[in-house]
Amino acid sequence: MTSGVDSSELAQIGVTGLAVMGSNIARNFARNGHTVALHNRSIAKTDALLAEHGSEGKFIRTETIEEFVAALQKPRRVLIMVKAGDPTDAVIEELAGAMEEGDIIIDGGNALYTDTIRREASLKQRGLLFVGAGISGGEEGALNGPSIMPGGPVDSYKALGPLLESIAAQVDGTPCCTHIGPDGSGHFVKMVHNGIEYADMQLIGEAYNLFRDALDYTPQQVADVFTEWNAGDLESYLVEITAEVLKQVDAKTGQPLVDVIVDAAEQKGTGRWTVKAALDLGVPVTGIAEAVFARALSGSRSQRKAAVGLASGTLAAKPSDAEQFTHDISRALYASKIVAYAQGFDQIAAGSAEYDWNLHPGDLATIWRGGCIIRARFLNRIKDAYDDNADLPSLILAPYFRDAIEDAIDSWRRVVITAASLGIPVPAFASSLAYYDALRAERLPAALTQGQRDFFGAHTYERIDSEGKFHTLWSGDRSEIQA
Ligand SMILES: NC(=O)C1=CN([C@@H]2O[C@H](COP(=O)(O)OP(=O)(O)OC[C@H]3O[C@@H](n4cnc5c(N)ncnc54)[C@H](OP(=O)(O)O)[C@@H]3O)[C@@H](O)[C@H]2O)C=CC1
Ligand SMILES: O=C(CO)[C@H](O)[C@H](O)COP(=O)(O)O
Repeated sequence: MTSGVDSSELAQIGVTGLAVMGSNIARNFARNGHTVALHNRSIAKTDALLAEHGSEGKFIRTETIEEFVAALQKPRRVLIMVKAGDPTDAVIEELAGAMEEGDIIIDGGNALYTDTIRREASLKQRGLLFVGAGISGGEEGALNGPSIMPGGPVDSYKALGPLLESIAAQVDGTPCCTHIGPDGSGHFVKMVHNGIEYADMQLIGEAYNLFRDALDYTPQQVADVFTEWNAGDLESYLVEITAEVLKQVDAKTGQPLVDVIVDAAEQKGTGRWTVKAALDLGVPVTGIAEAVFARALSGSRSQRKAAVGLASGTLAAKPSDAEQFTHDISRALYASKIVAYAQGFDQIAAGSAEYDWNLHPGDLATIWRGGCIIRARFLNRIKDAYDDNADLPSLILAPYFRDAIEDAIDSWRRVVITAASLGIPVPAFASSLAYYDALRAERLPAALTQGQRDFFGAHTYERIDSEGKFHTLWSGDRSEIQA
């Protein structure tokens, strides 16, 4: 036991895994009046937390899993915040061996939702409740109020909801935490959240690239633009921190920090999972996919080095009206962002249908308004759109977003055209515009694709004027038969 510990009191919650996320969430629980049992594989992290923050609330220090479990009120509630994958399975196994029927294990890490489905089913057989909870907000959110996306059995939420809601971010008096749905739904939703996060970051990166290469702005100038944008309809956590990153000066060289960071983006995997799941569900999440591939391309460092100097073709002159182009970029960013969210919500609807989760998109927009990395002013608009029509065929069709894109469309096209004519890569801006144009097209070239498939594989096609499937006898007399 360490300072701040009341040994006579059992803990309402235990947190195991006290790295960046777990330690800050444990402090958040303690600051909100809950007694927290602490556990980490290596004791050094537990002791560091207690040494630095032990006075912030009531903590119980434990070393072994048995001690940890014994320090908890019943039904026991344990939040796991360790690395996703095998480490999470190992910790669950150890905990399950020490816990009793009716106890609750919450996995707050970025788990793959299919792993969560498997874990929930297996723990249910052992009488334990398992909750896969997506948690977003990074270090700051974990400490001051994250957005929490708990899935799992409804009964578990009865025992957990008040506890989780007490540490979540609050927007207009509403906690950014709600029961998402059964088994893997919480982690599925968090995965798509991260996919949208990837798309948003890529779009912001493309905007920065345009300022740098088309307008020759310094990082400080771009930071000033982002600061201004953050006071308008683009207001969001990612726009806000972009200005902070761009303003930062490197102490070692005196240069802007962004200019000395290696331009190879890493990824832990949630964006890739989003795209893989979208492929399986048949949902076009083109903005998210471009973002994942853009990170992969940036990381192909030897290939990129070898390709420097390849022909660019004749490049156009740079934009002469910086103010107009800045406005155009802001509208392209806004419109592309609407596409990214629309695609993410489509994926959530498809996942919900596939797994029978009965997810409510308006609830998700509500709990993403605060605490999380993708929090943004326009999530209020998304919430309103789903409040007005819970069965929107696409977010893009909600009146507010339809009008916003109509207002942005010319700027959006100018940005993509200018980027292409200057040889500046804008994969997410361009593919979002292409998605929008494809969605609104009366006819797509898919008719030709169907004809080709029928030609080489007798795969059949449907006709616009008759029911049923048809096949043309391509290698015969080319008459049509009903398949
Ligand atoms: N960092 C972030 O911004 C966010 C992270 N997440 C997710 O939250 C979880 C925690 O993230 P973060 O705080 O960054 O920490 P890390 O993902 O870096 O994980 C470190 C923690 O995992 C523990 N650990 C690793 N392997 C094992 C094992 N085999 N058995 C037991 N414990 C193990 C470590 O213990 P030890 O100290 O002994 O090594 C340490 O406590 C992850 O799933 C992450 O994806 C979610 C949202 C945001
Ligand atoms: O979940 C998160 C935020 O919501 C984590 O920060 C996540 O690790 C970010 O993903 P990546 O490392 O792939 O950029």
